[in-house]
Amino acid sequence: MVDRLDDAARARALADLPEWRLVDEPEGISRRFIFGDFSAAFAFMARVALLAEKADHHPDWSNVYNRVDILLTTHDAGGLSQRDIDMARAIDALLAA
Ligand SMILES: C[C@H](O)[C@H](O)[C@H]1CNC2=NC(N)=NC(=O)C2=N1
Repeated sequence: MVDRLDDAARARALADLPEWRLVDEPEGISRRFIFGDFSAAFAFMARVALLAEKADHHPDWSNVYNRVDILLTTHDAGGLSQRDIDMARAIDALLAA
């Protein structure tokens, strides 16, 4: 079990994740990724899926051709938690690598 971040912690975390935006209902953070084609988008999703399984923390996401929309929220906490922040960082790191 993990706690929902309070306002101060949320603001600190988001300052470090400029590509992600805060969303409501469910409370979480989201980012849109655009790739060259479906194959590149799906390869990215496969890598995120492995991260998600390792962390036991899974994205709410959708894919349309070369676009992947990811929403990270912690169902167990009813909002944004440190697990979402950690996952966002790990996803960003995939792209930086
Ligand atoms: C039982 C299991 O650990 C939980 O359901 C995990 C699995 N993956 C999860 N993923 C996300 N995004 N939020 C959760 O609260 C969550 N909970």
